[in-house]
Parts: sequence; structure tokens; C-alpha cells
Amino acid sequence: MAAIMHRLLKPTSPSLSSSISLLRRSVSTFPQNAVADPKGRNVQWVFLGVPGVGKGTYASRLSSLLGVPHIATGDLVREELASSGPLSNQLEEIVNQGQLVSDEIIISLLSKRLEAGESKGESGFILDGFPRTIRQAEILDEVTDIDLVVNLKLREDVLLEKCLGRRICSECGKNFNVASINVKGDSGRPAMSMAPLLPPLQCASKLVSRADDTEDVVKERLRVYYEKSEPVEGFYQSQGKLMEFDLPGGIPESWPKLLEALNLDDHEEKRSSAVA
Ligand SMILES: Nc1ncnc2c1ncn2[C@@H]1O[C@H](COP(=O)(O)OP(=O)(O)O)[C@@H](O)[C@H]1O
Repeated sequence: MAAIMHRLLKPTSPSLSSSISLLRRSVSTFPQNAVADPKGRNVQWVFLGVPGVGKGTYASRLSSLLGVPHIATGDLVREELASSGPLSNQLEEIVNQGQLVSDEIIISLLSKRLEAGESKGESGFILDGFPRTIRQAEILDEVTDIDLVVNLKLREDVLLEKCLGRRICSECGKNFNVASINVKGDSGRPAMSMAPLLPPLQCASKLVSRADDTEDVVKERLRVYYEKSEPVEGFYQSQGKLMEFDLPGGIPESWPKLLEALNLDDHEEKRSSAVA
């Protein structure tokens, strides 16, 4: 009912309709061809969580483990910006102010990425940074079935520090983090430490920060998250698809626990022993 009301209040523009048709076409072979995980679940998964929580880190690790693409809409936006294409000036202003790009643009970037992947034989996906509004979640629901939504959570007082510590290698594009986080336990919350994620020697001199990872812009992105993206958690909760996951610390503590929560810990062990 709420969704119908929303659509009545916000009619879909012709350009959004055509972006949705593109998206529908690019997922038309899913989920029939979707990759199943070792537990037989289709992998059309979504990662939710505030900026800096680690969606990219964990989604990309799972993508390597399960053999499905990790598609981060933030990366698609940054690629479009770097390409100096027709949209780049418009996008730069929006992203550097911490605001959301329009649904039309995001859906058309996502469709193109899915289509390109499909032509290379990719199937299934782990989405990171999409959907970010209720409208985007409704559109995704119109075109395909999402199997699982992982909502990563981390105590708020470390998020800003984590965003400010993010670095990208300007050559290989890998993500690192120079922040060393040590917070004391207080009023029932345990202490938390997160070691920096440092680059290998060949990347060390090529690290850059994202233009939108300044203190003011991160604070605005957090505000936008609570206003526009947090309701998406409720959307999937009501569909019974949401798995909440409280990150207990850095990668060494969190990764095994996440695998356990996803029931994938035995798969990781088998794979590691096969490689060893
Ligand atoms: N689904 C989306 N809808 C609208 N804008 C988006 C979306 N995904 C990414 N963006 C734009 O790209 C920027 C960077 O996104 P991302 O890398 O996911 O950042 P974060 O670290 O905040 O999770 C966002 O602040 C926003 O401007």
C-alpha cells in the first residue's frame, strides 16, 4: 500500500522509465542463471550500511569467495567521473557535496555494468551502495528477486575516522585504510580496535583520498544516509530478507564471524585447504 501511494505521489518520469526498462533487460536472464552459493542460495545479494562501515571490503571478499561480481554503484559513479564523459561535471558537484545522484543516472550506470558483465558470462551479483533509497529498492524489486540483504553495522564514533583514513591506490584502484582505531569500552559497549589496512610497497607512494572523504562531506553523507537510506533497511526487514551483522572489529575478527553468520565458514575452510 505504502509503495503504491509512493508511486502515485511520485510519477515515474519518461527518462526514469527508460532506465528501468534497461535495468529489466540487463537482469532478464537472472535469477534463472544466477550463481548459487555452496548452500544452494541464489547470489543476488545486497550490502547495506553507512558510509565507511566496510561494505566494499566485505562484499569484495565474498565476491571472490563465491565467484560473483561485486558491483559498487559508488565505483561506477567514480568511473563515470574519471571518464570525463557528458555527465561528469554534473556528477562531480553532487558527489563532492555528499548528495545522491539521480535514480535515472544510477540505474542507467548499473544497467550498463550488468549488461557488460553478462556479455562476459557473469551471473548473479553482490550490490554495494544500491539501493540507497526506497524508490531504488522498489525499482530493483520490480525487475528481479533479491535473495539476501546484509546490513553491516559499526559503532558510529569510529565511522568518521574510518572514512577519513580511506586511501585508494591511484594506479591499481585497490582500497586501503591508514586509520588505526582504538576506542575504549563504555556503558556496556566493548572496546574496539581496528588495525590499519596498509598498502603493499608498490602502492604506498600512489595513495590518494577520495574528494568526498573530507570531514564536512562525510558528515553530510552520514546525514543523507539516515534520511534516505536507513528506511531501506525496514523495506527489506519487512520482506524477511534482512540479516543484521554487527562488526566486532577489523577484518581479522569480523571476516570469520561474517562467514559464520552466512553459514559459509566450512566453504572458506575447504577452499583455503584446496589452495594450500
Ligand atoms: N545508489 C546510489 N544512488 C545515488 N547516488 C549514489 C548511489 N551510489 C553511489 N552514489 C553516489 O556516489 C557517492 C559515493 O558512493 P559510495 O562509494 O557508495 O560511498 P559510501 O562510502 O558513502 O558508501 C555517493 O555519495 C553518491 O553521491
